[in-house]
Amino acid sequence: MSSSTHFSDPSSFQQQSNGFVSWLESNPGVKVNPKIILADLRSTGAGRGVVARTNISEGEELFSIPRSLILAVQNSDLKSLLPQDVEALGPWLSLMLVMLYEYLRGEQSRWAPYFRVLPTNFDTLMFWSEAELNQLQASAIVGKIGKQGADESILESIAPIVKANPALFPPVNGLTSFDGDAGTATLLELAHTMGSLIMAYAFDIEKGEDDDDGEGDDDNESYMTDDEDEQLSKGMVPLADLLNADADRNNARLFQEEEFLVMKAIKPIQEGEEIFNDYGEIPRADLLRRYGYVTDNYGVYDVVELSLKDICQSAGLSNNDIESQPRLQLLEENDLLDDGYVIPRPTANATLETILPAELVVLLTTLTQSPEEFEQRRSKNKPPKPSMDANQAGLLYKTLQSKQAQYGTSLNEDINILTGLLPPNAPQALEGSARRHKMALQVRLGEKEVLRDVQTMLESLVANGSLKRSANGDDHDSRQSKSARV
Ligand SMILES: C[S@@+](CC[C@H](N)C(=O)[O-])C[C@H]1O[C@@H](n2cnc3c(N)ncnc32)[C@H](O)[C@@H]1O
Repeated sequence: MSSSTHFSDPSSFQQQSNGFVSWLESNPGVKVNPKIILADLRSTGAGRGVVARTNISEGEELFSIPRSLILAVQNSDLKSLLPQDVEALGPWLSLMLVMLYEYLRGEQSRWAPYFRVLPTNFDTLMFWSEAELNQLQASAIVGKIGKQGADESILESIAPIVKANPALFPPVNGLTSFDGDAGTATLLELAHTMGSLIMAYAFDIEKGEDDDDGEGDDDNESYMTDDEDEQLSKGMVPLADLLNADADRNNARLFQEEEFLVMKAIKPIQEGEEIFNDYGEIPRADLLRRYGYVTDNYGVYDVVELSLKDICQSAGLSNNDIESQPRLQLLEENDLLDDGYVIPRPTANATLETILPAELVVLLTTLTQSPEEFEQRRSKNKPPKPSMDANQAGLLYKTLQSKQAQYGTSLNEDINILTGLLPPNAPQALEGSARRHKMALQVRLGEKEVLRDVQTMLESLVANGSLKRSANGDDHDSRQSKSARV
């Protein structure tokens, strides 16, 4: 959610919106349907958003942006002003460098009115203090922020270019250069601002081929750790990125055509309704990491992640070092070992078979085999057949309990804290640390609910007697309890 505090000059918010729309419409080729309006949604904590002024039909074009107007490497002069190949930096860093260049050009940049409507402060996890991150307790998301890696990439790839070209990247904040501690700190801060904008606003831009749709929402950990094989270039698409997102009310999509990117209604939209993009089925922890807000309707996508370390510990292994643990080695050699195992929130009809990842069941099976069974498998370099009998269920249950204990507070305690944060007449849009605290609570609560629900499923399986303790780990009578996901 974006509140006033996220924008550099909240007092001229409307003026900046108007300036942006005038600039946008003055660009040749831009078409904006008069049925939509760029709205001020700060009172609901959603910053700017696009709203329907009158009813809109399904399939109707909402706006169309020429590819040449996308803030992207291909459209900036920077690539011809530097000796090096900017694109070779990869999609994240090349766009970051271009955005730094265009931002530092100030009014001279073609995209100056666009920069004025983009936020300068973020609630994405990259910017949380240690105390704020502690509120996420044992959530695996804390290990996926990637701040240190991002700092290193910026210092290694962006800083040398910026420092070597002061005429293209003039220092700001009264600094005489981006050298020295103060200069480096300022550059890092600016680069993180651009990185955060890319993470929450940019689209993956397909090459000018017809017809493919494309929300720019590849889902990767941290920023700058994209799936490098995809290598789609990234771009900031004015107006398209001022749509907010909603898990249930998504009603528009960006279609990437040869010359234009076209936002179309994918459902009939009523007068006064907000127009929403879609971020896909992402857990609230990821929503917070990438976009800096959470809403309850993404709660259905919440997950809990169990680390290999925790599972090994619950199994009584002294460590999870592959070299010294033959059982892990066997899985590693068969490409079946992960650092973490994600369990989704069980839906009403879910079974353990449908929610437990296949690799997790193989790991549980491997760790609970008798030494003889394991030796047999190891001699053939074959992982065991995954099964989910009482031994594996017991190990999983123990791991879930130990994960729950790591959070520090119980589910019920969190429910009470959350209720206390929201006295009946309190404003919904909290600010600053209070807002972050509430979002962290929502995330960890969701994860604890997943833990509780999976434990309940395990308990009821045991209570139903459908889990049998098998001596050989290959109990053909307990078909019901076998994992079918392998
Ligand atoms: C693509 S931008 C959308 C435009 C943004 N509201 C603005 O004012 O610049 C994405 C950012 O908008 C906010 N956002 C998106 N969807 C939201 C929602 N449903 N509720 C509140 N904030 C939302 C988050 O801060 C997110 O990082």
